[in-house]
Amino acid sequence: MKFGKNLEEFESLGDDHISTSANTPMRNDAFKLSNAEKIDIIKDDVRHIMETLGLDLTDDSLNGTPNRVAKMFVNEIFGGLNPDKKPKPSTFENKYKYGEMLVEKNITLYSTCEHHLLPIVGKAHVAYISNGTVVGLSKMNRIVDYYAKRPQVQERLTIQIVKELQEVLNTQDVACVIDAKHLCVNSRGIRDIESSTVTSEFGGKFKDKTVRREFLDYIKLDTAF
Ligand SMILES: Nc1nc2c(ncn2[C@@H]2O[C@H](COP(=O)(O)OP(=O)(O)OP(=O)(O)O)[C@@H](O)[C@H]2O)c(=O)[nH]1
Ligand SMILES: [Zn+2]
Repeated sequence: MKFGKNLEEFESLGDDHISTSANTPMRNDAFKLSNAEKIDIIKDDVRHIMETLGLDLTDDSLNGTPNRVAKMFVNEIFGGLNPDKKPKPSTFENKYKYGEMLVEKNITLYSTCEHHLLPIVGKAHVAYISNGTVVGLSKMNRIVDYYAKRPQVQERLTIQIVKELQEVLNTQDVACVIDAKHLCVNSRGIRDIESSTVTSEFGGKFKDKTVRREFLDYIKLDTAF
């Protein structure tokens, strides 16, 4: 059973089942197939690509590749397409009345460019100012990882991280900066290994120049790695 020949017949489905530009474009039938069924179909597709390239799949080094790639797509690098995988954030009351900015910096980020399906590798830096709720530190890393495990453009990834934390923390005062290398720029095409891409999203109080400056001073952005 195959889907996707005529995308127009499907409506776009976002994380909140509302289509907005910040949501990953997905079809309504995105989760009709089980993961096992998806792996089975993708396995055949990868085999087809390899055979078309003229590779001999009876070779014992290549034989397992279609299955390996299919499992990697569904369970690993695109696993964050499935809302069931969204991290359950532990939030706590800000009993200690910590009123300053909290920054989780240098969060390792691996994602996949949706234009070329090549890796994006870099760092995400996330900050918020508590409005009475605090979130477990590791949950910020997990939220970054969840949205990174999708075919992405860096702009959308940055916005999705901020929106999710705004929801979890019940405040607009959230910011994210991502500095990442896109292998589609570094290793093919223009092949510029030195360049990296910086994106940012500043919500609420982070729109204020001084608050934004404080955040940027903490993360001292100078390299993608
Ligand atoms: N804005 C944005 N562009 C991206 C991102 N990741 C990759 N791209 C760009 O997507 C564009 C796709 O352009 P195309 O001209 O269709 O692709 P292409 O012929 O492979 O282009 P070249 O990479 O220039 O060889 C490229 O310029 C990529 O650098 C991203 O996260 N954000
Ligand atoms: Zn790309």
